[in-house]
Amino acid sequence: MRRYMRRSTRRKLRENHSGPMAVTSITGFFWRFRSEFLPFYIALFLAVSATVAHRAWGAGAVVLMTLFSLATACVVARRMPRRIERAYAVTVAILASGWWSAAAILSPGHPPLPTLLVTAGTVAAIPWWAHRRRRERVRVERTMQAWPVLAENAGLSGSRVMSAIVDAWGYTARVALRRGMSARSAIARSDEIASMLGVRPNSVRVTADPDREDHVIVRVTETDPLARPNPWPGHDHPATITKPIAIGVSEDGTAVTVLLLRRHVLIGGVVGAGKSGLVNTILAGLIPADDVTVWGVDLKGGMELGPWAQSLGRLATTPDDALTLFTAAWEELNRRTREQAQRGERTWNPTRERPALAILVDEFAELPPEALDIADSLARLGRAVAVTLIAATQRPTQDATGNGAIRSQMDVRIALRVRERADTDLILGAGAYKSGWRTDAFTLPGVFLILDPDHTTPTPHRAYLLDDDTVADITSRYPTPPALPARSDGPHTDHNPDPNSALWTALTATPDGASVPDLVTATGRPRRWVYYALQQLQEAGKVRQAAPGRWHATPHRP
Ligand SMILES: Nc1ncnc2c1ncn2[C@@H]1O[C@H](COP(=O)(O)OP(=O)(O)OP(=O)(O)O)[C@@H](O)[C@H]1O
Repeated sequence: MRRYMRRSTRRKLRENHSGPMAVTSITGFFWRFRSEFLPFYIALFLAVSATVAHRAWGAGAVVLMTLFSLATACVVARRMPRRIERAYAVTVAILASGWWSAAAILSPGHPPLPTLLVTAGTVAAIPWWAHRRRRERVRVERTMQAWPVLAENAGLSGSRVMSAIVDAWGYTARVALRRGMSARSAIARSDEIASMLGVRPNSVRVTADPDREDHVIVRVTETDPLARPNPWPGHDHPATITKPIAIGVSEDGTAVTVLLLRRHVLIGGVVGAGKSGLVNTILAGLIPADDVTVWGVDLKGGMELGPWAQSLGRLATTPDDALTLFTAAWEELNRRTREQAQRGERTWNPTRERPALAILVDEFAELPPEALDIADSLARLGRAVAVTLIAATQRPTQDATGNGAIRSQMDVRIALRVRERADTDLILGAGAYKSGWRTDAFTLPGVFLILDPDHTTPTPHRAYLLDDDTVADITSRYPTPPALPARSDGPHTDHNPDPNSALWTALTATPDGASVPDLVTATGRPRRWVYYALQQLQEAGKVRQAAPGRWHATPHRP
């Protein structure tokens, strides 16, 4: 491709220049390879300017000029992004200005100045020639220059590159299309563009320019930044559902986050695309938060969510259990709605005492129809009372999502690898594929596109990967207490290892009740655990607040 580009550029030069052919070609050659020849140009400039200064200036003017040039070079070097680049620029500036001042005072031909210029110049030029990003930038520049010629072969004749930015993983170009050509038709030609640029398959992404219909953004990824799995980095402090949680990394290495409060999530992808991995990542973000209770439905018999059981408020692993869970969720939603009405509030703001409820369903399509009906109602009415539905499925067909009614309620759409193009539209919405949201060419598990109010461009991300030890660590640190104490009135012992018994003993020990810090000490569990246990016991009518901040067991337990 490069040879072809060179030929076409030369042809263009011949067409565009009317001067003598030889002069034009030579000038073109030195201009074309200006980046490679830069060290020679600088050496030539130093020699010529030192000759002029030697003849015209006194020593004082030379020293002043040297100091001024050195200071300017240092200011420019400070802007360079990497430390090593800054050090290189300053070293070259010191060498060049030192040589120049000596040459301007003594004369450039004074031995050993010519030898010094050649040897020091060559040594200093080696890092420049070898610099990977410089070479990359030059290569991209040449590709962009050749674009108008190459584009004809990709059916984009008349298009031209407005700007290009090179980064560590590839480059992004803004391309102006010929008048009358739509962004959509250029997006449909991304495979032809990849062929025209001679890059590997699926490494070109074309998206619409949000500002102009006749412009597109072409992203070429030469080194895949998502190729390596990314371990889960740990949760934010303090974890909360009211803020976006990190679920993976983006192409540019930054974390991709998603807000789950008052939103429902649809995750779709073929077998092995990484749905369960993504569900795990979401769980890892939610479980440590004390303002959300998480329920799980895993119709693979608990294979995926089983390891989280200790931290889930409820876990259903059979269709019957799932129906019971959804029925309980529906009752909870109605209870919340009544409570909201009594309080005269429009939205439920999650706190430790009044947590949000997130229901995660792995293999949503396997839910029994009755549960799907309830899920539909939860999706429609859940937002105001902070009930979030997170559904993962292999193919969100009309049937699998309750005739598509639930799907239309999903605010966050996450598409992993799909088998057919139409599946991308099923997950992300009609027309997504044609607008450049394509996941059928993804090959790595965990790579996804996300579409929600905060993510509106089809940038690939890769979900964090959690290993079993991390899951075990999270669940042991953030266990959810069972609804009722295991031994409601067990005898008090100083060495009682059961936190439920310890909690109950502390609640019944004195008529004044116990404070939350007392209960934390008695159980050895975090505040979140204690609050959650108190909430469950209160709902079961087993405890009441004896005074503000003090809790006591109700006199007559059932
Ligand atoms: N984010 C990720 N990074 C790296 N590897 C991953 C990631 N997510 C999943 N994988 C790997 O891909 C494999 C399949 O992942 P996972 O079980 O999550 O897929 P799935 O879509 O849930 O499949 P199924 O539909 O069979 O449940 C796993 O063995 C896992 O090691």
